[in-house]
Amino acid sequence: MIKINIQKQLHGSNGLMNLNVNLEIKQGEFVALAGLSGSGKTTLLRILAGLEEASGIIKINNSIWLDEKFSLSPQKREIGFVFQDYALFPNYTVLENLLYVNKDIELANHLLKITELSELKNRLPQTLSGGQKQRISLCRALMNRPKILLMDEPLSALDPSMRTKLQNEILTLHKEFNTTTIMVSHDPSEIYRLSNRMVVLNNGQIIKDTTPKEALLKTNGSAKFSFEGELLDIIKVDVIYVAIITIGQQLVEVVIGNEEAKNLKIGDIINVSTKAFAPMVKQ
Ligand SMILES: Nc1ncnc2c1ncn2[C@@H]1O[C@H](COP(=O)(O)OP(=O)(O)OP(=O)(O)O)[C@@H](O)[C@H]1O
Repeated sequence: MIKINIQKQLHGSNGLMNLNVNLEIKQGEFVALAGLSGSGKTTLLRILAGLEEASGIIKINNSIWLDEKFSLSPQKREIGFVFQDYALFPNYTVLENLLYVNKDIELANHLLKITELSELKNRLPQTLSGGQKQRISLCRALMNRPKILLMDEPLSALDPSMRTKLQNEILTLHKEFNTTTIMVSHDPSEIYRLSNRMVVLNNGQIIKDTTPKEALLKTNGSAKFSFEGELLDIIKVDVIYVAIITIGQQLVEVVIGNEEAKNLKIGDIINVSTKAFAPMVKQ
């Protein structure tokens, strides 16, 4: 069990902001941390890793990492950290990057195998793709069998298909190692796929702490398709108007009426829904 009850005054974009987080996380949970830019997500991870000071308490099972008189050094906190920008050692090969953390060659080879990197283990990071580098970073974070795995938007720099591939690998690793994980993410499908709990920060405070299902699904079982997207364009085709809407990575064309065409503005966030009681679902 991880107990976090920390406070820190931050300089937010609208003046001072109190980061005030009180959370209990069970062993093996996968927590997605979401919230607007500047809400304090990265700072919270850095405080957990001991990279930033804060007041309050951090307790992992029976060991105290932070209290009013003491702060355990970052090196002694058993944490794996995966950053958005990989943070690999450029002069070390893939394998050396892993062994730097811990000399357990068996574990290193096992992790490289799960993430399909075995063939690349003698290469230097700069000769690899973004997805490959992020997999190394993930493997390296697990090399010391951390008590907590912290990931700060680890997949946001990758293209959609690489993201999906890495999400699957993260799931496989989580199943095998059962590492308590906190991952910052803005991507609803990623949060839904990976996490079992979603915590949303706003202005340094937790405003939502629930299951991804509860937080992300809006239809609540009614037989309706409902998508939110951004209006990119309205095209007139003969006598009808077609709205071009981007939903996730997809472009969707929807016929709209004259009134809607007049009232909608390019850039509006709009909801597209339809009653569909027997939709066709194909592979
Ligand atoms: N050590 C610090 N002292 C004071 N203020 C800080 C400190 N570190 C960060 N801040 C401020 O706290 C606010 C929260 O920053 P943080 O990086 O935690 O937000 P975030 O939720 O991770 O945002 P993003 O999604 O854009 O990465 C920002 O306004 C930032 O400038």
